[in-house]
Amino acid sequence: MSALDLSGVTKTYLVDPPVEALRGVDLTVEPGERVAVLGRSGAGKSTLLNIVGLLDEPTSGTYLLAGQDVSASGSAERDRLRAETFGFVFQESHVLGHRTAAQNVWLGLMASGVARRERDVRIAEVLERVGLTHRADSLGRLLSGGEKQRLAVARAVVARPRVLLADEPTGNLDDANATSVLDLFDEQAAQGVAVVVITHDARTAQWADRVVTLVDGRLASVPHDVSWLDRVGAP
Ligand SMILES: Nc1ncnc2c1ncn2[C@@H]1O[C@H](COP(=O)(O)OP(=O)(O)OP(=O)(O)O)[C@@H](O)[C@H]1O
Repeated sequence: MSALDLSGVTKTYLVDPPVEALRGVDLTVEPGERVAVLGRSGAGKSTLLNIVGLLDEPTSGTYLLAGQDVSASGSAERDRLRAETFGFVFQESHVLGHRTAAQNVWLGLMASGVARRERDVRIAEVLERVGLTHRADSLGRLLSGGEKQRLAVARAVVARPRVLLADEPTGNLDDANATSVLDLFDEQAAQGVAVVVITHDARTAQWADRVVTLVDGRLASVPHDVSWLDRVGAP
């Protein structure tokens, strides 16, 4: 069963004049697949990520999440499915500076219903996996940019999501730190997590199993080489 299956998804923002941000998107992502979404500014990438992550609703179309039709789910059901299914990583890590690394990871478990005694074990495990065991008690604001982003990945995966959604996760990182974030995504994909990454970064596009590009709210698969990046207007 596919992790995600969007069919004919549209999104029109009802402003004046209305904005057709997505105009009939078909996208299927399998468990363990790594998909990069590219497209110029305003093409609809964030809109698509918000709809996939149940942060926003499509105007029309069908969305199957692990085979379940969520197109018309109510908000309580969407909240439950979002917490159960997705981990999110953003360009700005959104690490809380006045909380320790361990407390930041704990935030990723809050909505998951994991028993209290299992929490500490999970937090320790995931901090070790991202190489931050020695920083567990350090305040978020004292971490380096690369450490913060690894911590953001830890927080996103601690509840064992089935789908990892990332918006420019390597945008602020140097090569070495970007590579370690992509390595962490690889580990997740190897465990069957579907990974969908919005990126402008050629290296991240090359890392993906599949690259799709949004052009004016429509999705197209593109050849798996990045020489076309200039042609679609990526910076
Ligand atoms: N809440 C909103 N209300 C009205 N229009 C919106 C809203 N959010 C996005 N848009 C418009 O929808 C279109 C798609 O926006 P979106 O943020 O999805 O693009 P993007 O590809 O993520 O761009 P960027 O790379 O600049 O972040 C744009 O024209 C944008 O101005």
